[in-house]
Amino acid sequence: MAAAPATASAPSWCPSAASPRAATRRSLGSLVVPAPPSGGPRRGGDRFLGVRAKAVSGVQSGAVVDDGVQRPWKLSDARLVLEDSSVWKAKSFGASGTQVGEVVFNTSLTGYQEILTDPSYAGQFVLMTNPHIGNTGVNPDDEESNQCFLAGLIIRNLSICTSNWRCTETLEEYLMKRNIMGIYDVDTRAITRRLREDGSLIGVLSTDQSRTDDELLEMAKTWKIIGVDLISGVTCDAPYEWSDKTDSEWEFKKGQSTESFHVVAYDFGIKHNILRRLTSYGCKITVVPANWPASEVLKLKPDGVLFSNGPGDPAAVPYAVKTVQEIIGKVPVFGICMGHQLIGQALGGKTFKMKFGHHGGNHPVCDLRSGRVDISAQNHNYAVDPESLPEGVKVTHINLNDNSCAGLQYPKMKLLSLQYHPESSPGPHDSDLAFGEFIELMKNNRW
Ligand SMILES: NC(=O)CC[C@H](N)C(=O)O
Repeated sequence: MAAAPATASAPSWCPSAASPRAATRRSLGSLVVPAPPSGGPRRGGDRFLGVRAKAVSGVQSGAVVDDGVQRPWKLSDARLVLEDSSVWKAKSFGASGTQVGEVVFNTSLTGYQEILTDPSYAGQFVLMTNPHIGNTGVNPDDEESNQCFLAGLIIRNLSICTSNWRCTETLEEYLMKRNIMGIYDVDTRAITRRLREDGSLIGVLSTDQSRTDDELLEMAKTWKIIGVDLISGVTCDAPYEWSDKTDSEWEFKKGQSTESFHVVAYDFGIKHNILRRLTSYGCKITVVPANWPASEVLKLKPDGVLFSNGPGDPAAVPYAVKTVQEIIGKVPVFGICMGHQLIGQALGGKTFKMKFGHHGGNHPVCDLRSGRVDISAQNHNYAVDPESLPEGVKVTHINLNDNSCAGLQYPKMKLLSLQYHPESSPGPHDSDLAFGEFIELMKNNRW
């Protein structure tokens, strides 16, 4: 896959970064987000969610000398305290400190780097159910954004060796540089079963031995993620153009796109591969920040508008719902994940928090129009309640695990949306055709 552009230039029509519109950042007091490793179009994030100390050395360097006795292995030095009062001992890698977040489990077998860089995980600890993580290291091409926004990574085994022809860094080095906490040697299966039974739980991860379990439990119990606008912490600061296709080495779609469409993409936490797939389908893309006025977008007379994925509660961002309301019906639109949920709300529908959500690359969805079943990549905790939608809005897809709404279509408003990720990354490519459907929608609107 092609590397992300290092810099982003704002189109001539956009105001300077000093304009009030570009100032999307908000602070949450003492809560801080880890600094990005380098420049790039992102990010608005100077908010968040805990207190992180400096990075620590990792597994191989974890030998302990205590009481004159050398123990050439790393000892448990971290605790994960969940809001249900359970305490899990673990070994840390990456950053040290104390961090609060919501624990969710992801069932993908591969693609941990894409997961780590998916901005939709802001505020969450991702627990990988695959017990062996880190063996392929990381590389510069598999980033879904220029920064990690997740709260931390929870895994069973950290691979003791890294071996892959694309690897440029170990997972441990990568997390340390990005100031992200990770833990391993913890019973991920037991935690997953707990999450399945009790639903997603808030947790606090700490390497700080001076804090008591009770203190950490109190932090977990008082921290909230519902009703919080997480989008403003991950969206870009100013508009930029995107022109990278999926690299020819990885392209799986047959045939070249001959048309050219201008799409404006709202960045609610957009993944690079959504942009790459749209470009491969023949789109020129202008990415705009989450709070960019609809009127400015419509002035550009785009062929279509994409509402992207993004973190957190769709009911906590009324400004984004209003923007969607102002755009739908005027140009063809496509919503992905958060974008789909915002469209649901803009149409007058309701969203709700699921018990433990869908996170992984193995979710079967059925396209009710054709009966076709795709295995899809998913990452969401909220869903649209189809009963709350107005007449004329069609549920096109359902998740076959729980029959929840996974896609919408409203021909009157030239609107398509999916609750999951047709760009995959990571995950199977079955749903890539959804981008083609958006192209058809824009084509039919032209003639
Ligand atoms: N991937 C996403 O866009 C996530 C959508 C939303 N934040 C949720 O958790 O449901």
